[in-house]
Amino acid sequence: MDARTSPADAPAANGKEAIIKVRDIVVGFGDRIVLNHLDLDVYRGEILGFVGTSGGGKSVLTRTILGLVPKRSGLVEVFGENLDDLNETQRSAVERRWGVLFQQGALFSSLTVKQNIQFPLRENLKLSQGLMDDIAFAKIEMVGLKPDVAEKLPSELSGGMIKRAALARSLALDPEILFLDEPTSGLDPIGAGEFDELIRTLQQTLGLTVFMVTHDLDSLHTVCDRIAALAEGKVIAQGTIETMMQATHPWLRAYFHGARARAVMQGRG
Ligand SMILES: Nc1ncnc2c1ncn2[C@@H]1O[C@H](COP(=O)(O)OP(=O)(O)OP(=O)(O)O)[C@@H](O)[C@H]1O
Repeated sequence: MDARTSPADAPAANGKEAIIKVRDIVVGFGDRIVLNHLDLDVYRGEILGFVGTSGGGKSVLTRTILGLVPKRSGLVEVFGENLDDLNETQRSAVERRWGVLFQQGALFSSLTVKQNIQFPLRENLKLSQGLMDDIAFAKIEMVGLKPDVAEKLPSELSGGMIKRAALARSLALDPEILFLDEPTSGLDPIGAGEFDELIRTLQQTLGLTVFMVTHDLDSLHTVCDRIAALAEGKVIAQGTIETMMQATHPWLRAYFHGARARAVMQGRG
């Protein structure tokens, strides 16, 4: 590489467009360095599964990309924009192009599902109530919920329905990128499998790019195009599930070949 060219300027080696580029970021809290000169690309149109040691910094990386955690150094580029260079208006415009489904605190408990989905619409756009209702019902249908869920409060829904409603809200502004933090945690295996299927369908029909933090080996096998693994503050391996299965790092071997992994593989026949 030309010495004057930063890694972020270089085209991806595989010719794909990196919709998210993370370069050399350092993030820490007090004396503890969590992300230590980490690099990562997420390519347009893929579902990237992000795995790693417990407490290793998967959520911290997600929150750093979203600008919710400050970094000490390094670069985060999304849609070709260095997020540090943006003023407030430009930043809001970028934020409207991504949707986020956090593990906890997914929905406002005092608002109905419809009101929850309309919340980002109200915050960002000036639309008539009729149009907002149409959008809310379209999103409810998109995530496989029945229309009568619209008027329900989160407390009236099952765990799986809450996840779907939260997903509907994260899709409210028709994002290009979806960030999912452990989307299937707390769901039974059937519910988790159905949710994975939904993510795959949405990704294909809407052309989404999905960045998914997960511990779920089933999800990694069934929906992820590529996997990146975090340990010791860095991405230690990335590639297809087959690549990860062949990786030699002790944590990866334990994760992809341990008892849980064997059970998943057996279940897959
Ligand atoms: N705001 C914060 N202040 C101080 N420490 C933090 C903060 N946020 C995260 N950490 C620490 O950073 C480390 C990484 O946390 P993070 O939640 O990203 O891990 P994770 O990989 O998502 O873990 P898990 O798989 O268990 O959810 C942890 O040691 C956590 O305690």
